[in-house]
Amino acid sequence: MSKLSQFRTFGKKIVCVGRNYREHAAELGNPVPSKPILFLKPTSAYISEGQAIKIPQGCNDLNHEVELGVVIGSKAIQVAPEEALNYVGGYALGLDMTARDWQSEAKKQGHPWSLAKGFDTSCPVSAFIEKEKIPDPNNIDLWLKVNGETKQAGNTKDMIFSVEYLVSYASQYFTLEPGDLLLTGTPSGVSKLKPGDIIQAGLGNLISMQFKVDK
Ligand SMILES: O=C([O-])CC(=O)C(=O)O
Ligand SMILES: [Mg+2]
Repeated sequence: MSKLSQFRTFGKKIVCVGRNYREHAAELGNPVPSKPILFLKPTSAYISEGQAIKIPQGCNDLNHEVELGVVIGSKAIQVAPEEALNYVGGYALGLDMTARDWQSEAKKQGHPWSLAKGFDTSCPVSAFIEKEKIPDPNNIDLWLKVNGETKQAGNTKDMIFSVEYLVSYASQYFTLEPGDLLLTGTPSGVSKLKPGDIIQAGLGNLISMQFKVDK
């Protein structure tokens, strides 16, 4: 079994971090958080290259969010930040696809983001990236283009909370298990997609991936 299919088969949850980059918090008019904002996606949201991102029925503002994904390598329960990288098995590039109109409505009503963030196809991921290929996960470029035009170009050094801090923080509340994916938040530049759009995204010069947006 390849490492990638392992992470699909065994990954029991997708833990996501919201507003981990100042400029993205600002572009949506949100305050900078003083502690990580966590939410979950179901694993039914996963797709890989060759599958299309589907705009969910009734969504009028589907956005892309490119994010560094951390793949958990061993069971982590209440680990300290200094130890946290020992529990990381590798990385992946992920897209936190977001129904922004549904999320705005949920925010107004004080409702959860589950539908806005967890619909089918809302978690496109790259192949698994070996841990050794990213010696410093807190300093790597990530970018996203729509139809060839750059929309997001960031670096994980601008994250408010580091990978170590996030793994440690999440592990205080959720037992992190091998194959779980932690999406670390998106830099600025999110934008609205339409059917037929082609998304390309990459992590440093390690990996790139492409997804089509469909109705
Ligand atoms: O929807 C949002 O803006 C929160 C989020 O996922 C992010 O910052 O990556
Ligand atoms: Mg996100």
